[in-house]
Amino acid sequence: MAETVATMAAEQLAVERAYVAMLYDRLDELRAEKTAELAAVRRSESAGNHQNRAERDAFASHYEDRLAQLEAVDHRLVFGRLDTHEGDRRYVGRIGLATQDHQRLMVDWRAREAAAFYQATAQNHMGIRRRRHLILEGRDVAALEDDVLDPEMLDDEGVLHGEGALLAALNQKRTGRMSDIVATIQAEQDRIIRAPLPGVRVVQGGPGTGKTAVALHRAAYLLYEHRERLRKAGVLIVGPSSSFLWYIERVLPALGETGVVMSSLAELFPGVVAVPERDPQTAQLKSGLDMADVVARAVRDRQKVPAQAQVLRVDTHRVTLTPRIVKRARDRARATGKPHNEARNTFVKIVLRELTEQLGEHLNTTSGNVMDRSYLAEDIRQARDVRIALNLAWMPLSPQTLVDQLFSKRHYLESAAPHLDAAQIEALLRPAGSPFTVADVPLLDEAAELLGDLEQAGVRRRAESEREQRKATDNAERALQNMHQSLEDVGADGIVTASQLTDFNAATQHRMTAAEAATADRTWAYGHVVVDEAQELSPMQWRVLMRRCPMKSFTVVGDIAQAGSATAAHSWRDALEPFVGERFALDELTVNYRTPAAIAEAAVDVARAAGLDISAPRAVREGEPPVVSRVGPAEVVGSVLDQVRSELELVNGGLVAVIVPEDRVPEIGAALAEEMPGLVGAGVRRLDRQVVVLSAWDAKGLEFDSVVLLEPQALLDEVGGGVGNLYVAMTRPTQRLRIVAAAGLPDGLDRF
Ligand SMILES: Nc1ncnc2c1ncn2[C@@H]1O[C@H](COP(=O)(O)OP(=O)(O)OP(=O)(O)O)[C@@H](O)[C@H]1O
Repeated sequence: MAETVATMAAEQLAVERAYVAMLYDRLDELRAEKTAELAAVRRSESAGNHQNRAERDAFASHYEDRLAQLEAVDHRLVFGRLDTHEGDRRYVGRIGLATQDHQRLMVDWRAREAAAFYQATAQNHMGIRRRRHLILEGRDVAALEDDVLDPEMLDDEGVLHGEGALLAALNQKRTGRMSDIVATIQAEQDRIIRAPLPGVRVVQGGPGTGKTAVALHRAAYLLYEHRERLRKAGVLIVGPSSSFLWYIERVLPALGETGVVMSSLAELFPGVVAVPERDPQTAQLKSGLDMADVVARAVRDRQKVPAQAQVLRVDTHRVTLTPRIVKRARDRARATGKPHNEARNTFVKIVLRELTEQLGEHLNTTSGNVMDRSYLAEDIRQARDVRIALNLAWMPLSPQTLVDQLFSKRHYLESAAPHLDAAQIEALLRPAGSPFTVADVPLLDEAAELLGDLEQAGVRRRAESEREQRKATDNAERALQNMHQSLEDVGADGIVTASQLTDFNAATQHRMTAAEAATADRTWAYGHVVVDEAQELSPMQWRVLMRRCPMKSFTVVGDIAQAGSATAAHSWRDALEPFVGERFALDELTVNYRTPAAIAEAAVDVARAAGLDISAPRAVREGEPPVVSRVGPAEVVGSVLDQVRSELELVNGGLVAVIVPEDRVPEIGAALAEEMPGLVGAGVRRLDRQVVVLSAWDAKGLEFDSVVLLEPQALLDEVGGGVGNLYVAMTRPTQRLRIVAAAGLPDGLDRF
């Protein structure tokens, strides 16, 4: 009988191998087709009239996208098969595939026909008899695993048994990059992934419950299901740091989706890459919605009525700018409701008109001449005194200048923030020209809203682009000579002017994808926004994100218990209520796929001992409890080194993270790098090194095979007694946790 099962298994494996080989053949065929089509379009690209070129451009970019998608889905192209009660057989994979004559070969995992692969159970079989997992190695099928959803089939000797596809996926060594979970999405995750597009959906879940994975697969699902709408408007994914974005950036391309915009909180304002806000008090002060009023007052303070009348020279004449004139112009300009820089046009127009009037009357009485108003207006406009007075009263401002001056000039800050006391003002003040911090980003955004376009900058940009255009036309003139030959080659008539060529080059060089255009444009309205580690966001940061998606279509994932910043929310309701009231759906994920139970339980104990009221997710794996080494202060570095060495051996090619208090990252990083040259990375984008040294904040959202954690008490103290950072650090390992402590141990850890 055992032999029969083995024979059946071998037969089944052979069947699947043949099918999978055929799918890969089809994939290769499609790639070859698209490559040829793209080459043909490129060959003909430089010829024809403007419209033809635009069409060819569109084709080229379509073929490029499709080719990129076909290239990206090679790894585990197919992973499932559904056998229906009707005898239908359906393969499920990363994309949909069909034969040349449109016979379906494989269903896209996001299609409705594939949903049963994730959702069918023995109780609710959804018309499915058997679900088969295909576990691939390269392009070959390594193993099969069947879930029988029809009790009658349980006796069927042809049913295969193998290691669970899920456990196989979970036991893979970490690579420093997140991979997709498309082959093993669980039912509670799938329900969230396929939830409708509109509205705000919050996914709360403990560490390792797959929130990030779910958020990314949901983005891919929404792009598939609402392609037309979301392709144009785009999807924005916001994460806590650029190292986190680097960690997740390969997931969507592997799901066949490119062109999603990713941004950390530090990069949300185009043109500014903000540094961390080190002081929790300063961060706190900048985080509340009252800051929107502070920025609004700061802008209004820059619309000033002088205390006294000013005499201004216009050639040999004098005009007087009275407070009354300025006030009237200011009120009228404000009444337009336009942003500061745009309303300035109204202000300037009114003041110039009043002064022109004055000058006209003055000349009329002194010389009896009635002057042409347009000449007078020009004289007034050109006068240096007038220009200075106008700027003093209503200066055109960039958001960067406004925020820089707000925090570097005491009188601006005191006037704009009358509710703050002297110590708070002191905490906010800093030298002019200081780098912008993450907490400044929402203030810059607020300022940009209230200031509007800086016209001067617009003028400068236009002048620059005209200069560029002239240069490009000169180049094009020279290039034309060479072009004629290639135009003939593609059968074009060769009548192309230099400026057409310039246009064409500009169009191809700057053929921005929606994603690129969106990244550069602060006012871009996204179709959907995904926010990861959302528990960290301050009210002002939420305000920016709400502005980025006026339709308020959000997927928000996070864990309130992991909050590590001074400005984090205490509940989802607190975080979202100011923007959407009660109108958000809350889902919960309850299974921990990452951290072994023994480690997860220790982390929960520590969190509870620190007063955090949390429910622990159920862990899928057992594992060993953490091991704590108490050492003297002088032995700390040596002990960390020893632990890292032994962990490296134990995880055998996997990744070890050394999570240390923030101020010790450089010291420990350097000590390890010296002992283990070439193996150690520190900070952003070094997550694929075998050993990574980082702070708990930077470890947020990441995972490693083993973690060596230094001074848990210091991590606890890092956020003013909050346990979030320590809880995060303890829940990063997929296998092992080692703790080194010279200082005391937090409650809950002393039993190890
Ligand atoms: N259905 C699944 N199949 C396979 N692996 C999964 C599944 N769900 C989650 N995982 C894995 O579990 C790990 C944790 O997932 P993820 O990082 O998304 O969790 P998280 O909830 O965002 O964690 P944290 O809050 O700690 O950042 C990842 O390695 C992920 O690939």
